[in-house]
Amino acid sequence: MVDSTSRALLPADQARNMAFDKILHKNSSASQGGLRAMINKDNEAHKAAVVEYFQHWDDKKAEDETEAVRQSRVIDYASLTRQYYNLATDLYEYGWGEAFHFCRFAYGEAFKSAVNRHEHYLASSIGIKPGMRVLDVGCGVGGPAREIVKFTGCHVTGLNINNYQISRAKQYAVKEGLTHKLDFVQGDFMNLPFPDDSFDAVYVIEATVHAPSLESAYREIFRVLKPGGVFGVYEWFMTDAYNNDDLAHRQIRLDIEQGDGIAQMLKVEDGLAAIQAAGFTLETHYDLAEDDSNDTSVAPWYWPLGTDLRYAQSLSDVLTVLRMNRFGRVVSHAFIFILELLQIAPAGTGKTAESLAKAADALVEGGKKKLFTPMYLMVGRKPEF
Ligand SMILES: CC(C)=CCC[C@@H](C)[C@H]1CC[C@H]2C3=C(CC[C@]12C)[C@@]1(C)CC[C@H](O)C[C@@H]1CC3
Repeated sequence: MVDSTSRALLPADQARNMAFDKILHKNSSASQGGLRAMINKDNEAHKAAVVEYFQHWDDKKAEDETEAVRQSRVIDYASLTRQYYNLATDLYEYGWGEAFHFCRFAYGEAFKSAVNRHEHYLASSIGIKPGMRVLDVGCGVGGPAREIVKFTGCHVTGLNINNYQISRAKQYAVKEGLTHKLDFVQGDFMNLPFPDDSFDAVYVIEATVHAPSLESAYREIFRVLKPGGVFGVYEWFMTDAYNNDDLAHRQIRLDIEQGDGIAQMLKVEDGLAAIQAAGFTLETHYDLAEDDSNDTSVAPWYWPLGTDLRYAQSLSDVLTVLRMNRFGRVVSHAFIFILELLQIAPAGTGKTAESLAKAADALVEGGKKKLFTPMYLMVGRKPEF
């Protein structure tokens, strides 16, 4: 269910979007790695995606922000999210890997291990067991779903609004011989294409922040979950320390929203109200970012995007993080602008990279000031009766 003002995807939209996405991405969903995929696009379709996405943001500053501007993004959440991932997916894969989420870092822990541990933590928090049927809402290119299947022995269905991410997720599943344990379905989480009571467990990793109404998104999850089933989510929120009347705070929120395809980011209290209003019995909730935030021997969640290389654990970590952090971004984004100038990368790739970089700075700033968290854990159960 979507509130009546939001423009949800209708079957006719789905067919039109599918046709557009096929033209835009050509055969790049089969390309190895983000960089190769990035240079294999249709230029005109890419330009159209850039216009459609950035119309919501160009020239919008924190001081001019009105409720009407925010509402227009909420109404258009489906197109905004789909086009954002049409533009950002290859950059994500190039810079971050196949699991599109943040994580905590334990002392001495390498990037990849920390990413996987974050996924395992959610899987065990919601009690996923071998043979269970589990739904991953907003599955990206399926990195977490593949890991959770290997970790628990369950079956995961991944759902995503973006056709391109679904194609890539399907190809990775084939490559890793996991097709008997994984399904990937294109769809809108505001209108889940599954019957009531279909899944033993549902998880969301940093995805429902794109929803026009968190309560309605959680209600859909409640509907498809079996009675007694458990739902776990790592949610993006502004914290209690965030003050919307403070322009500097507001600019941080706006930069995160623009660079991460988010129509409106909410506060923790809104999320807690939403999950309970959707019908869940809230079993646990806390901010994982707060857990280690006073331990200076442990790297903060945002470190790979910042300037601090001392947390890298190996040469491989240094090379990985150099694609993400502030220094690496300057070099790789200059390279991307050159590729665009030479018409190797499609028009608007540089603009997208710039917008991601702006968001990365705001995420670091928001993390340092504790105004924002990308890992507020909520676990809720659907009552038996
Ligand atoms: C958007 C949501 C809800 C979740 C995605 C979280 C993260 C995986 C992304 C948030 C900011 C992204 C950036 C990159 C990768 C993916 C994120 C960390 C880059 C490092 C990709 C390579 C570019 O050159 C710079 C990007 C900065 C932001």
